[in-house]
Amino acid sequence: MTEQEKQERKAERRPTVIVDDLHIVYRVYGAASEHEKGNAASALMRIVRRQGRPQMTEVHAVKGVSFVAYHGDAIGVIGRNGSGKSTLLRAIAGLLPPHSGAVYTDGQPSLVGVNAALMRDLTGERNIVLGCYAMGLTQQQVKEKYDDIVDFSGIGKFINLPMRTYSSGMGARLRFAIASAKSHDVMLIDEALATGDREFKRKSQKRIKQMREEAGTVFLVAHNLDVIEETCNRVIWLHDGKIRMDGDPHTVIEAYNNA
Ligand SMILES: Nc1ncnc2c1ncn2[C@@H]1O[C@H](COP(=O)(O)OP(=O)(O)OP(=O)(O)O)[C@@H](O)[C@H]1O
Repeated sequence: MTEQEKQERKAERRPTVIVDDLHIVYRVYGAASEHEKGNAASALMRIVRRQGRPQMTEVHAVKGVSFVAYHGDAIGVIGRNGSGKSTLLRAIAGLLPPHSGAVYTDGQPSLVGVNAALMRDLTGERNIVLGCYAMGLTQQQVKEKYDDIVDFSGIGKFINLPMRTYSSGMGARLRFAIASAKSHDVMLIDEALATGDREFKRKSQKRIKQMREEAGTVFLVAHNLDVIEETCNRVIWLHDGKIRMDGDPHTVIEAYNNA
């Protein structure tokens, strides 16, 4: 291997995301935990002391997760409902503060979720323009990308109607089309492909591949394991907020299916 190849290989394996013993705890106000509710005696004591019912409970959603992601990785995150997948993605995107531990990212992470904020009362067209500006594209770049985004979203003439008239699948397609118009250092996709039809899935898988080739890192949460196996080169299986397995898609998905 020449020195140049060695350098290139090293650059390829440049870490983009380091998650170090990450814990995420949600605080839910207005709900007492089972432990705090206590028994009749403690309820009586609260009355005597004129204290109200305890008002806060904690949900420990991510419990000590650690891994390193590299340039060019497409990582599928799988696990049962409530295992912490969306929480982990939101923490990597910087939207949730760690309770303890840390997330380090090289570049700006972008989260594309089914709940991404587009304006329901604006047309698809206005949302494309605003969404592109929000990602930092210039007016000229928006002009250049516009037709491509409309075409990719497959929304057709609905592009001139307000987004509240769109089905959930159409909304998800538009979000993905806008978000993927720009190459991202770290792109986090939360079930964005789940509502698309087969044709859209095929197109978006191709786009994810392209993004990997542009040396970004893609995280994909999906319940459809076929999509994960076809799109990703690595899979992290979360169980009850912890990593149960981290490895090549075929092996991890097989173990998950047999669990
Ligand atoms: N905003 C919140 N406030 C309190 N608890 C939350 C909140 N969001 C998620 N949780 C809890 O955190 C845990 C992990 O939830 P999360 O949504 O990350 O799981 P998930 O694996 O993405 O689930 P799903 O496959 O159903 O989307 C669950 O116990 C959930 O109840």
